[in-house]
Amino acid sequence: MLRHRLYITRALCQFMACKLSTGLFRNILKTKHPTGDMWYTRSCLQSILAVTMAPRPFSSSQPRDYSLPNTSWSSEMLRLYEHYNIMCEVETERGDKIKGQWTRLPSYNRFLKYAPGGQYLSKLLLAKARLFTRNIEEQGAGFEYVVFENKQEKTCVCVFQAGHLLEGPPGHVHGGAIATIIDSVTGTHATCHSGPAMTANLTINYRSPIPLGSVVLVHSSLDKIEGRKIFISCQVTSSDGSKLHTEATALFIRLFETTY
Ligand SMILES: CCCCCCCC(=O)SCCNC(=O)CCNC(=O)[C@H](O)C(C)(C)COP(=O)(O)OP(=O)(O)OC[C@H]1O[C@@H](n2cnc3c(N)ncnc32)[C@H](O)[C@@H]1OP(=O)(O)O
Repeated sequence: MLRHRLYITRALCQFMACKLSTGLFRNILKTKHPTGDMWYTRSCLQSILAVTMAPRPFSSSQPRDYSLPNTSWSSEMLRLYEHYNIMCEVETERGDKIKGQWTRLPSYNRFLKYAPGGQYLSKLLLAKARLFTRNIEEQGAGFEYVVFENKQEKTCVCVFQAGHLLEGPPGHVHGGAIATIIDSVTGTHATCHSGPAMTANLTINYRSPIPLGSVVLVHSSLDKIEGRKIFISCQVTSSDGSKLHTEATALFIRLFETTY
């Protein structure tokens, strides 16, 4: 009990130091936890979500970044990774390296653990919880992917290699796995652009099946923002762009008034 109190105090101190948003501390309402008799205030829940999902610097511990190449990546996956990664940094005439138009987004199996204050909160909140797309231990068996963001063009592109555990129709990727990667990429895009947001609507048209083990591109474009609503469209294409596999539109609702 004492240790838990210590975790909460340390986490809250770190969180306060992060100075996320003044709006977070408004709206103190009590919400009952659905699975037990633990009580949170709504502002506390919002704070936890903000810490979890906000795109900000990580703690000094070295988490495994799942968006970096591993031995399961095919040559096509590596080629596309390099294609976008090289555009994350450009060389000036003087030979200095500066940031390019694209940014590679790191990816962890539990975001909460590596956010400020999160290492303590993660011991209290469903400690075994892991991000759905990053919870298969065997490299190459599930979702292998990396997301790059182009802030200027308001787009993201994900290079995605579907492993053998994602089978739906024989030899092809399960529709739910395709929906998952679309939700993850567009959700990451919405969150990077506007701060913590949740999927309110996802509409998908499956145009042609994706062969298992193949590498595809998931393109996400921010169409418009209306108040807290973020509208995103998405296409999944073959790696050379010649074949359309899936089209989707997504609506995300920003959780806070403050933008990042
Ligand atoms: C790092 C990895 C990233 C992974 C990203 C993964 C993202 C996810 O999968 S999230 C999980 C799935 N989503 C959920 O569980 C969300 C469940 N729904 C909710 O919690 C709530 O309905 C939520 C937060 C979306 C919206 O609730 P709330 O904040 O009360 O907003 P609310 O006031 O109802 O609506 C705000 C506006 O959005 C509109 N809206 C809300 N939902 C919808 C909808 N489904 N369709 C159309 N419009 C909608 C409302 O009409 C309203 O519009 P206006 O401002 O014009 O009147």
